[in-house]
Amino acid sequence: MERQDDTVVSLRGVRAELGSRPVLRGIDLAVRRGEVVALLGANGSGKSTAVRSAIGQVPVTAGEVALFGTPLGRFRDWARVGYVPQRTTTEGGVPATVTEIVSAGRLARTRFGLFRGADRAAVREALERVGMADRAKDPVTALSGGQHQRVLIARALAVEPELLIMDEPMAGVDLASQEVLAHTLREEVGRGTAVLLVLHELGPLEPLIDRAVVLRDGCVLHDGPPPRASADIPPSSPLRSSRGYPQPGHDHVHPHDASGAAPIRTGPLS
Ligand SMILES: Nc1ncnc2c1ncn2[C@@H]1O[C@H](COP(=O)(O)OP(=O)(O)OP(=O)(O)O)[C@@H](O)[C@H]1O
Repeated sequence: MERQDDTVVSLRGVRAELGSRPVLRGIDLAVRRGEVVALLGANGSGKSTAVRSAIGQVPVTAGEVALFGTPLGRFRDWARVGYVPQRTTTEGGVPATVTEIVSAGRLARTRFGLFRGADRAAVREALERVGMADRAKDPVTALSGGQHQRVLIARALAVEPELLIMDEPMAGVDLASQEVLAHTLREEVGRGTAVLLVLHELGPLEPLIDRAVVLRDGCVLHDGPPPRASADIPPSSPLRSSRGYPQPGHDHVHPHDASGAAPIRTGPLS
């Protein structure tokens, strides 16, 4: 495919099926260096499948995926990519410790899996950045949902990625953890890391977001400025939920609330 030097991830005409059901029906999506792009859409619209196809976890049946200008099939430089999967509540096998999980993220930067001082320091720093250094030796099963999510983010940060892909990082996360995550992400963006974020709603990350791509039924419905709060969106707009009305609690939230503390905004795309 055509090489675009500032594009860190691109999907072109991507189609994917899960269990013989078409889930992505020809989507185009690109994130450029330094950009923060939110992937939005209703449940089941294909957001997770899109990011999983970007890193080769879901095979595509048509179209092209490239990372840093290299077609996915030839891409090997995984130390440039940090991935935070959608958190699942089920844990199988022997519970790993927090340090083990984060160290696994650092592996791609090591030579033959050999940890040096700099690797151990990177793991420690990643844990400090998400406020989990004091839980380093604990099994992840002893953590709350929000703490677990912080550890998954530390795992992605430990590789010192140029592209961070996160699937619903705020889902099921308490307010304190949300603030830690928003702060960490702000720092990461300040370092120049490009970010592709699956979000159910813009929420506290909204100020960081440069562009939003909205999926509906496996197609791109919108690619441009992030949608405003639902109060700003006319009822006829396709950016409203597919049911055509805002979700409970959205109407009264105003994006320019002058109350001081930034409101935790809920989005129109549930
Ligand atoms: N393993 C699977 N086998 C068959 N269908 C699947 C599988 N995983 C997901 N799907 C279906 O693919 C569609 C898209 O799922 P996907 O998880 O990408 O959506 P999403 O937009 O991320 O949704 P959510 O907001 O609920 O996480 C859904 O209809 C889902 O039921």
